[in-house]
Amino acid sequence: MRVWAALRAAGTAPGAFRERFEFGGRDVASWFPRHMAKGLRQMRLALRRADCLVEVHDRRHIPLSGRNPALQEALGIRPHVLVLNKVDLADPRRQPVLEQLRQQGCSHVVFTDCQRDVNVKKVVPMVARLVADGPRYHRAESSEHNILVIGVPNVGKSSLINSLRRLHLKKGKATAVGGEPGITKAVLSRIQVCEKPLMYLVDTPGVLPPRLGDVETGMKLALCGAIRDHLVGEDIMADYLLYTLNKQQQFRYVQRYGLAQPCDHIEPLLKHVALSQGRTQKVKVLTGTGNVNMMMLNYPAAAYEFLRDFRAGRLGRVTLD
Ligand SMILES: Nc1nc2c(ncn2[C@@H]2O[C@H](COP(=O)(O)OP(=O)(O)OP(=O)(O)O)[C@@H](O)[C@H]2O)c(=O)[nH]1
Repeated sequence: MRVWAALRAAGTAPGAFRERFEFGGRDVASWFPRHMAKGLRQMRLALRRADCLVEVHDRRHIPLSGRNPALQEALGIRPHVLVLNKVDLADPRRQPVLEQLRQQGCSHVVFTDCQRDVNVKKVVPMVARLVADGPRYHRAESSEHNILVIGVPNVGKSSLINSLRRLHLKKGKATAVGGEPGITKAVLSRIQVCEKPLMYLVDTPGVLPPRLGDVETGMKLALCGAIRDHLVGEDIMADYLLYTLNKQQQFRYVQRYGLAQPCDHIEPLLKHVALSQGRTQKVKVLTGTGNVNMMMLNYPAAAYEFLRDFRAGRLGRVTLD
C-alpha cells in the first residue's frame, strides 16, 4: 500500500515517518545542525541592532510552516515585512488569505520572484516607511536603516539581498546563493542594498525550530528544500510529492515521464522517471556462462530527479499548504 495512503488511513504516521520526524524526546542536536544553533544565538544578538525585520518565506508553503518561535518573539517588538518569495513556482489559483496572515502578525506583505527581480523594488519603500513611522530604537540621530533578513533555509534570503543590490545599486552578488539548505552558515556583516535611503541588510542562516510539530509540516519543508533530503529520505519525499500532486490534480508529470495516465503508486512512477530521464545503471551479473552486463533502473536517482523537477517548477506550479 502507498505509504501516504497508509498514513491517511491510520490517521497517524507509519513507523518510518515517526523515526525521521518526531524529534520530541530525542536528542535535538542529532538533527538540529550546529550551525543553526549558533546562527540562532547570533541572530538574537543582531536583532538588538535591527531597525526592522524582513522575514522571507517560500510562497509555496503558507501558512508559514516551520516558522521559528524564537524569532516570532521578536516580531512584536520590531517593524516587520513578510516577503513571500518564489511566486513563480507557486500555484496562482491558491492565493494566501491576507486576513490569516494579518492574524499571524504579518500586515506588510510583498510577493516576489528574486531570480527575476519581480516586485523586489517594493521592499525598500515599505521598510523605509515602517521605520520612519515607528520609534527609532538606536541611533535616533542616524539616517541609516539596519535590517535583519530572517527565514527558514533555502527560501531565498540571500537571493533577495542580491536582487536588491542589483536593482538599487547596480551591483553584483554580495552573498552566496545555492539550491541546498544551509548555504549561509553565519550571520554576515552588513550589506548595503540602497543609497537613498541608506539601507543595510544583514543576511542570516536559515533556522528551523528544533521541533517541527507534525509530519506534514516537515514533509512540506523538505520538499521545498529547507531540510536536507538525506535526513528525510528521497524515497519517502517522492511518495509524499506524488500524493500532493494527485490531491491537487496537478498531472503534468504524466506527460513529462511518458505515463498513460495519472498513477497512485510511487514505484511505477519512478520506473517511468528512470526510463525517460536515463536514470539507469550498468551492473555485472554472474550467470552460468560468465559475467553479463545488465541495465538496472536506479530508483534512488529517479526519486531525486522527481524532486528536482518539482523544485524547478517542471511539474507545474504547486502550493503545498
Ligand atoms: N524559482 C525561484 N528560485 C529562487 C527564487 N529565489 C531564490 N531562488 C533559488 O532558491 C535557492 C535558495 O536561494 P538562497 O538565496 O540561497 O536561499 P537562502 O534562504 O539564503 O538559503 P540558506 O542560506 O540555506 O538559508 C537558490 O537555488 C535560488 O536560486 C525565486 O524567486 N524563484
